[in-house]
Amino acid sequence: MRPLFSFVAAVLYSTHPGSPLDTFIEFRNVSFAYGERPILKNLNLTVPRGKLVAIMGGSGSGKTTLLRLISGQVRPQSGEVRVNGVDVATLSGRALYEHRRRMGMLFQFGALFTDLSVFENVAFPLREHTRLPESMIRDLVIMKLAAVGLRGTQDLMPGELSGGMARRVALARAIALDPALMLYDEPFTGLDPISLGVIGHLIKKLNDTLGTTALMVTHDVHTSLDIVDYVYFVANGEIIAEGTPEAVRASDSPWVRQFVSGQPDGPVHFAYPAARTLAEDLGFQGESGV
Ligand SMILES: Nc1ncnc2c1ncn2[C@@H]1O[C@H](COP(=O)(O)OP(=O)(O)OP(=O)(O)O)[C@@H](O)[C@H]1O
Repeated sequence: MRPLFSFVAAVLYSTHPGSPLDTFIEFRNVSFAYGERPILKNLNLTVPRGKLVAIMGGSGSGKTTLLRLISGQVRPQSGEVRVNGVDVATLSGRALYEHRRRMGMLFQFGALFTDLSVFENVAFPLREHTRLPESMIRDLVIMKLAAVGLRGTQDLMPGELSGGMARRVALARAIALDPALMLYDEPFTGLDPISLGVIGHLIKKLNDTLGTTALMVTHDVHTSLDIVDYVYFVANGEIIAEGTPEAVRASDSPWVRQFVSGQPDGPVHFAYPAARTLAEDLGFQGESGV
């Protein structure tokens, strides 16, 4: 008999061919606070199946928290986070484990295991989560490395790779189990422009060829606008703008304009909102300050 957890996982991630259900991730009126500190406020967001969607916003606006809600690391105080129709907060134990197993994650600091070869790094999730024979693990690792353009590097150690190559190996490892959902957190950080373009192109290609749904938190406006299907902008825990890359580029929203063109001041102020004026701080009583 099939164990209950694998049945749950199968239901959770079955692709419903031809189904009208085309929303893969849905945030419904989600509010979340760390302790007393509100981070997300009544937030609504959807990611259609098979699409690549970016979340952009200033530092500390709650973007990574969105990913943590999807993986079930934290739970909302109110509202629902649904993945393929299932409320993540209702999952626990084995079902939550299976939910996470079906996700690939590529994080900015998702470092490789430095004492394992490239081959063993990519094989790691296959060894952890499957009982595939060694010959099949070998073939899968070679195929995943080929998918990121790094076939032939399997015997190298992480210390022998450039930063861009290491990120590609991490990507090969993230897709080792053919995830239904990919979560990217700042996948472009610290890369030179060529490696950045390569990773961006790969993320898009993998999404298209594997039919994966993907959500990407990023500050890199230009690379992401070239590859994503849709963008949400988050500020102060709320979605303040959204649209296709074309709509974002053409937007006259001051907030979007400031973000897209990297202006230092605008709706997001350059200066911290100090309680006292500069003149007061410098002891010039009675003069107008800045
Ligand atoms: N475990 C935690 N406990 C308390 N506060 C936290 C915790 N994790 C994050 N925060 C705070 O919650 C806010 C949102 O964090 P989050 O990491 O989601 O932001 P972000 O938009 O991803 O930021 P960045 O772009 O700088 O990575 C931040 O102010 C952060 O300091």
